[in-house]
Amino acid sequence: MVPPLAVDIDGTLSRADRSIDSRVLDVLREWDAPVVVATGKALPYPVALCGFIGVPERVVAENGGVSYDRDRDRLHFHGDREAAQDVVDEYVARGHSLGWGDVDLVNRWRETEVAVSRDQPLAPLREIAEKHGLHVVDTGFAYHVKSPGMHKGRALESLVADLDYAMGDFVAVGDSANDVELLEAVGTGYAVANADDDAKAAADHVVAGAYADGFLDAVDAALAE
Ligand SMILES: O=C(O)COP(=O)(O)O
Ligand SMILES: [Mg+2]
Repeated sequence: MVPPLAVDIDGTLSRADRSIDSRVLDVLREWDAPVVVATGKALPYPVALCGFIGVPERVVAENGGVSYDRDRDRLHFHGDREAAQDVVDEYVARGHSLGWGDVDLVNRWRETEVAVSRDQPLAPLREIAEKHGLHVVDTGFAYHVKSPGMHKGRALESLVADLDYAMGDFVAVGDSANDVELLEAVGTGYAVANADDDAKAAADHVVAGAYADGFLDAVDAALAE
């Protein structure tokens, strides 16, 4: 039986430069069970990716802040942007910047957290977030200011509640700290070879391949189980 699949985007379906490796598109399109795209990106990105791939729009966005299932007509929010905004407002007041330029499309459609460029200093961001009771997760592509209880694992649960599957039926593939709870929550978690130490520790298996090679290794292994 083909297991339902939850998959991260950046670092897992993408190359290091965030471009999607085209080999993954048909694998996802032909996957014979539900696919959930689970990402730190804002909602429009995974929704568009599902549309372009040709799979039902069933996504976790913003590191678990938002979940959406088009077939079930369900949109859930699991986080609070205002709390994260207070943190970055204080960060900017201290003379730092979010690092995305004046036209910030990274945060424009973001509803439950705020992302800061990794070329900005992390230590003061963490310090301010902690003071506000929030967390900063480093995805390897951005720093995300979010509430500690908001993660991809919890958001996947909100989608799975409407499917004829259990969390333990799912296979997940990811590469970074924002995938930890997802990798732990599913039946079998795979980390790609480029994954950070947190994701590798949370996964049941670390595959040999990096980036999309690793995703393809993981789905081969999942189908062989
Ligand atoms: O947007 C990010 O920072 C990371 O995105 P990802 O969860 O798809 O890897
Ligand atoms: Mg990733």
